[in-house]
Amino acid sequence: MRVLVVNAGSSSVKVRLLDGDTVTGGADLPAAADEFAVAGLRQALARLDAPDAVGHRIVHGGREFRGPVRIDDKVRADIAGLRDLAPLHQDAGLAGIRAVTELLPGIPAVACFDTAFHADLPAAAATYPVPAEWRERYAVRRYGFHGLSHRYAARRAAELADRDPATARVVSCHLGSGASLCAVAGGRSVDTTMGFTPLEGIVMSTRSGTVDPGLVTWLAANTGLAVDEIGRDLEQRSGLLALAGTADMREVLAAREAGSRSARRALDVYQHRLRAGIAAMAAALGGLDVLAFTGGIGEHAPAVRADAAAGLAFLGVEIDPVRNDAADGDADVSAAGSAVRTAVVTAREDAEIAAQVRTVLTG
Ligand SMILES: Nc1ncnc2c1ncn2[C@@H]1O[C@H](COP(=O)(O)OP(=O)(O)O)[C@@H](O)[C@H]1O
Ligand SMILES: CC(=O)OP(=O)(O)O
Ligand SMILES: [Mg+2]
Repeated sequence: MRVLVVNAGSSSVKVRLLDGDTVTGGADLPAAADEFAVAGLRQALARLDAPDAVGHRIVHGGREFRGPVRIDDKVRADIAGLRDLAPLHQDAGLAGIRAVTELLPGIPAVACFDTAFHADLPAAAATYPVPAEWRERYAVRRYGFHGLSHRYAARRAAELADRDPATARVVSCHLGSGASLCAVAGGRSVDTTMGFTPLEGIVMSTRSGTVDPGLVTWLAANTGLAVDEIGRDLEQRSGLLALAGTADMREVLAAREAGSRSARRALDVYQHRLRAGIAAMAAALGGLDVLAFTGGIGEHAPAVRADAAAGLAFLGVEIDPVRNDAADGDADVSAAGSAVRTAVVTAREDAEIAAQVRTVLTG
């Protein structure tokens, strides 16, 4: 079955055609504003073989979606109903569905959710200590995201590290422009750093990650900032961009090399929270067997992996500097004899989505 995968992120739409796990073609399109999506997608599809099925990455599945589902009118409406929880991401996913439906009518389509991998988080990890009526009436809980990536990366990292994916305790670090960590025990998510929305957790390219919620209420009460401005600032004007003046990790690393103090501080803050997050995930697992790095930064920034590992020796993490610098794509970069293994994994949300599409459509 040839599967067309449409991965609509916050800043790009990645289109891939997969035969099995093999990518046979595709394109990266900018943003997903409606007409743009149709025009860009039409061009991309013109260069590809006709797919048998389509898989869409949908970021928020809310309480409704605990696994992949075939898309029909009701599913589409339910996905649209969740847009307030992750507006940028959900709108991108919906634009992708609309564009594909227009260009490939009649081809079966499946929605695959970032949240689904975390649907069975233990209550201790999923529950916010907030009033019961919030939790019940507004479905307030920690949903977690990047599940398609974490699920794939945890399994692949265990394989690369020669550990059994069915029993390994893996901390998966998805470090892209959005970033989150996941504690994976024998293939199941037991904790993760993103929560109700993709804003919680570690420092990202333009998102703050976790801040004191008292900061938000204080800003709303004491400054002229409106709540939606505060939200936009935390999502789009924070993170690396706010501290280093650029959201691109390559530029931050180059600036630190060139002696920039703001770049150094940005990376110090990034690492402080990354290491703390990894340690928290290891605590949820009761120990660590494999540390996995994936996503644009996780795959391509050896300096970020080396800095993280240097601060995690107390957990048993030890990498081989030569292997780490040389890694490009899937590799075990652990020091010889290190009991805790560290692996680099090429992010394959596309392969995970294609596999889920086949499962839904062929049983
Ligand atoms: N060689 C590199 N060194 C450091 N960072 C990189 C490198 N290549 C890509 N990145 C970073 O990866 C991030 C994008 O990650 P990616 O997972 O591709 O994006 P998205 O989250 O939009 O899917 C950007 O911050 C970019 O700076
Ligand atoms: C959930 C999320 O943050 O996705 P992305 O990294 O694609 O922005
Ligand atoms: Mg991404």
